[in-house]
Amino acid sequence: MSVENTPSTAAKEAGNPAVDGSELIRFDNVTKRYGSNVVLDNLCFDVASGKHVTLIGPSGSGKTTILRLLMTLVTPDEGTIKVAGEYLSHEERNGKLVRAGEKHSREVRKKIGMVFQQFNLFPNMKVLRNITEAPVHVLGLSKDEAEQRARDLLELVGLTDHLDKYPSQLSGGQQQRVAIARALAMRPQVLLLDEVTSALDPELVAGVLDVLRDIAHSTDITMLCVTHEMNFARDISDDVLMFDAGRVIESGSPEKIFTDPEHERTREFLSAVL
Ligand SMILES: Nc1ncnc2c1ncn2[C@@H]1O[C@H](COP(=O)(O)OP(=O)(O)OP(=O)(O)O)[C@@H](O)[C@H]1O
Repeated sequence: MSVENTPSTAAKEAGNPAVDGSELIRFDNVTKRYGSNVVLDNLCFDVASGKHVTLIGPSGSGKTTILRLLMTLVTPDEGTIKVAGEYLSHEERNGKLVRAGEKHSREVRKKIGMVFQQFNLFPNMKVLRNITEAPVHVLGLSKDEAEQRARDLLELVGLTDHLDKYPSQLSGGQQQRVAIARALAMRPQVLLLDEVTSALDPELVAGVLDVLRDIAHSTDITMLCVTHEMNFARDISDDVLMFDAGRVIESGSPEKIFTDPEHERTREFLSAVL
């Protein structure tokens, strides 16, 4: 399925481009402010199911805020977000759209997995248990089922020999690969990646990116990725969204964005990071 860059109606109205298709994620006129700082400005975009979309742009342009909104770590001041057709921070009650209760948000959030810059593993649990904990306690899988799933994922991320270790006994790259397995163990429809190699020593970056490339190319999971690794973005992305000051100023295929950007701000940004 190809990504079309025809803006959705809402996106046209807001002046923001969109990724169109059978949408799994939809931002409709989302505004997020911290005090007087408008971090996301009437943002509209869609991500089609199965697509890999990378968010690029200068520091402070709002990329991480988008992922945090999807994890319901923060809520929009205006606008709505839908995941797989369901409102995230809102719910419909008696035909009206109201702020969602925690139960509703938690259910929708089960469709989403996130890998953070700082791994965030449970330090007091061995690798296997780090991965089985949520499937057992949140999804209700039996211990055996969860362990089988964890073993399969540890093979995928190349850590079969390390399942009995504590996070502190692993390198940063290995810890991040455990974090990737842990996110996938919940079988999310969407995987959010927030600068997942930024905290790693340079020699450990390639191993983590190779695992993610493999996942991108061998599964049908939808990915939304914030990264400063432009070669990685070029390899895995169906579509790249260039952010500036809380708006998508340009979107398109990686070939288009990286070799023939239209916007002056995109050219400036890429010349600084490439
Ligand atoms: N909790 C918060 N309180 C106040 N301001 C915040 C908070 N979180 C983020 N911001 C501000 O929101 C803006 C966007 O931040 P965000 O982290 O989304 O940017 P980013 O594009 O991901 O940047 P970077 O590439 O540096 O991670 C920044 O100006 C930031 O200072």
